[in-house]
Amino acid sequence: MSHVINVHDLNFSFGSGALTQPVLKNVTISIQKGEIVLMTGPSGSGKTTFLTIIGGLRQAYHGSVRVLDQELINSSEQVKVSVRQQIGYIFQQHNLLKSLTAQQNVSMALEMQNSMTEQQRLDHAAEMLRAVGLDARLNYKPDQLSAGQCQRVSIARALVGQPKIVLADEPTASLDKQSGHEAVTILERLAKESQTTILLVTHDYRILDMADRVVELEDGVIKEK
Ligand SMILES: Nc1ncnc2c1ncn2[C@@H]1O[C@H](COP(=O)(O)OP(=O)(O)OP(=O)(O)O)[C@@H](O)[C@H]1O
Repeated sequence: MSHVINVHDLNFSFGSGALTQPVLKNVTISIQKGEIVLMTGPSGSGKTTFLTIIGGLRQAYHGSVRVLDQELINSSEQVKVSVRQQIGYIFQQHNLLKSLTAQQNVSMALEMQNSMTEQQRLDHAAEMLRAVGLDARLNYKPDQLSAGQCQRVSIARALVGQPKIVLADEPTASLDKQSGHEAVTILERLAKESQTTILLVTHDYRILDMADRVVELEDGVIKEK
């Protein structure tokens, strides 16, 4: 069985000394290639902190966090960068650049790929926007798109580089029920087609049916549901 995420006894605290605040306590979880895992849990239970550690965006010191066969605990910046390049991120707010079109926002995610010409990047972006149902909106800027469409652009941006893992932090939080459901259904379909692993944090009980597995983080402790 191939696990793309393997976390063992991860402990993480903010602050130090008397102000130490433990946030993650002996968290152990393995996620397989192609699996879609939804993480729920009360506000402040450590979900975002967990995602940022998995994404190589925050240093943790205790335990083991293996992502795509690389150990992230006490790892070099170089290791973290190589892991980050294989991960797509989707945030609660879409974080698109206002001055760029949908197509330019998506193609920007390919800028690190030196082997591609500008035109190839734009072509890939257009293809990905077609896959999320926005082929008629390539030249629209975020202000001219609905919240649901913006989130679909950010799904396209997260997937265009063919990441092995997508980390999503409350991607439906700013959307109404229908567009939230549409966005995650598209994400699920594309992820399944390409065997991309998804770890998605949500408070949104309406999308739990898309998961292969639901886990709950409560008070820094993980429980399988
Ligand atoms: N940079 C920081 N410095 C100190 N404490 C922090 C920091 N970031 C988060 N915390 C604290 O760590 C705990 C976990 O925060 P985290 O954002 O991971 O929770 P969450 O489960 O994602 O919450 P929410 O669902 O509200 O987004 C909270 O008590 C929070 O106040």
